[in-house]
Amino acid sequence: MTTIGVLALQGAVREHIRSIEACGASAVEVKRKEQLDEIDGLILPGGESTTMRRLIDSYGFFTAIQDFGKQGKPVFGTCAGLILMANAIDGQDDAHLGLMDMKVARNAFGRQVASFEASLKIAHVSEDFNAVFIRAPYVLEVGKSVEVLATYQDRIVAVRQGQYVCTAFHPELTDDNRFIAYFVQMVEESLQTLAS
Ligand SMILES: NC(=O)CC[C@H](N)C(=O)O
Repeated sequence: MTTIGVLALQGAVREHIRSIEACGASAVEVKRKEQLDEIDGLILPGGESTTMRRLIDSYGFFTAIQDFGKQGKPVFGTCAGLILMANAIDGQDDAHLGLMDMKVARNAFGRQVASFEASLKIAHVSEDFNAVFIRAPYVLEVGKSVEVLATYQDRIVAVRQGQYVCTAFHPELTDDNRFIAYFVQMVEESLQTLAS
């Protein structure tokens, strides 16, 4: 069975576990870097990117996650996870994991509008996805090899680059599992490619 791990250092972990299981895959909370060897895809959940980065460093996950991706294994970042995956962050000298060729802005919808929901058209996924945004970032710029999957008010809120995908919103917080199903499918396809 396809096994998907959720980085369980901080943030919205349980909701992802529930969504993965609802899509028929097996889900594990990843707390030690050795567990990366036992999973086929990884989700970096929402939470607080600076806190999560500190924990990634102290538990030795930094290069382990980068190596996981370099093997061609899919990684999905939601919200804070999107910030962790970018190779540039607006107003900061350093990025975090730098897996994707994009520049992101944190808390970019303004602090007054802390959270909101919107119906989104998402390429390959849905014409009417009910997306939940919480102190969300968005993507300011993308490189040539990055596909924009969704925008909201002309701002980029979902992108894919090969085995990497991320959303500024939280697809795990509703019963609409279509985005998680899209990631599960990416993982299944990568297993076929890696096996051939
Ligand atoms: N819901 C979220 O994950 C918010 C992300 C948070 N604003 C950050 O910068 O990490």
